[in-house]
Amino acid sequence: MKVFKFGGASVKDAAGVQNLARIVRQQGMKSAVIVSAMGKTTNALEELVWAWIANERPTVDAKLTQVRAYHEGIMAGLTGDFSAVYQTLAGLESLTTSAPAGGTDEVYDQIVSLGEVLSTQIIAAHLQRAGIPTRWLDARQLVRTDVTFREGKVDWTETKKRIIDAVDKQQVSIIQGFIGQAADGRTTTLGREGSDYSAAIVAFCLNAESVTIWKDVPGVLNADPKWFDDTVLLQRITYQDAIELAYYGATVIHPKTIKPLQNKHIPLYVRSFIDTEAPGTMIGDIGQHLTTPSFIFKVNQLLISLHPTDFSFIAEDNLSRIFGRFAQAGVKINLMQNTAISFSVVVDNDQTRIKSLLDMLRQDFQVSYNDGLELITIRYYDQSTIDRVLVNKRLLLEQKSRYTVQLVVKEA
Ligand SMILES: Nc1ncnc2c1ncn2[C@@H]1O[C@H](COP(=O)(O)OP(=O)(O)O)[C@@H](O)[C@H]1O
Ligand SMILES: N[C@@H](CC(=O)OP(=O)(O)O)C(=O)O
Repeated sequence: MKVFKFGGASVKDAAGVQNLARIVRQQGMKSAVIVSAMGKTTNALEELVWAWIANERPTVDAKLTQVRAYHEGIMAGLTGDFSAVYQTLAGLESLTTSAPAGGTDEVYDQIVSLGEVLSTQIIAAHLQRAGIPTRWLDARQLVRTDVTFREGKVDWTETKKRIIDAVDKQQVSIIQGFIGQAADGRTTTLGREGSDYSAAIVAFCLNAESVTIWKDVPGVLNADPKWFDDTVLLQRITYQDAIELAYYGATVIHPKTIKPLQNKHIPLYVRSFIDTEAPGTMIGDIGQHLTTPSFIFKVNQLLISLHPTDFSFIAEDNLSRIFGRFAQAGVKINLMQNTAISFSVVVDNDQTRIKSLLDMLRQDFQVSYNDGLELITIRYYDQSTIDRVLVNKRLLLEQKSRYTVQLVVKEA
């Protein structure tokens, strides 16, 4: 059985949904199809959550109207029985008339997960009307996680049992990416951009023959084409190179996607949903690592420097305290470096998490920070590639290993 994953960009309008139907009809009539929220719906729902928590009623109403109008606009260009979609929209509107219940992250998952529910309800209805035998499955009944809201950890045993029971291999299963459910019935999400990971979870559980993620790019390139003009398609990539590129921030694949696939030797194809004849990129058990230098840019980075207030060394006890605080705040470290009594980390400057992190760190450390930075990673670098990216940049921090260099820079 094949697993397909369609992201928000691929189903941002009615034409995108029709294109999905065309691809499924041509290449995946017996596939599990994992779909993300349409277009930028997740961002809109995030804004709705923050406004709801802050009791900013006009913004909540504006976001509800925006989400409804956007999905109604897409349905207007399609055919199908969309009654389930209207029920979900009504449920969202009625939920937000009362005050939010639960912690911020729990409330977030309750609302933001609905983007994927809406998209899959529209797509399943459209495929059914188009004569494609389709079952809509609820990922909340399939993907069992712990209660780490916004970053659910998968219970693989339970998830595998549920997925095997639910998926009918003779037809198309439409399943939401990104979302799951804890044992107590509360909805969780797997982390932003987590639908690629959902596809890998389903593939792992079903021992799928392959996973294909359909993208708005020809495949995995040696840099994000939004940043670089002369990119090169990477036709074949080892699991190891793929996991390293994704880990450093090549957003074309979610970093958690690779491990479940590598563990079962399931190939991952990254292909264009625009040019569906093109082969794209194959990630799998291939002998040869990459030779082309690859560039990864992360913007809006924050460099945090910590100095123990008691002048103690940055050794095991301080390190474990620091990592504990980062884990508690849910902030991932993109790069770290230490000297005897200083520890520097580079993180995404996520406004919703950084303030509480800095408050916690200030209890034991003198904290300083520098914002508005870029983190540039080059895998398989040489000096000319470093020189190329440092034009008009001031270098604040550099870290080199045999294959990878990371540069923290500020616009000069
Ligand atoms: N190395 C890379 N190769 C190809 N695309 C990349 C790379 N790094 C970043 N990207 C970006 O990833 C985007 C596709 O991912 P994303 O927008 O998250 O898709 P989706 O919504 O389908 O999951 C591309 O439009 C491209 O800008
Ligand atoms: N909708 C979620 C999950 C996801 O993976 O989306 P996409 O496939 O469009 O990146 C998000 O935006 O985070």
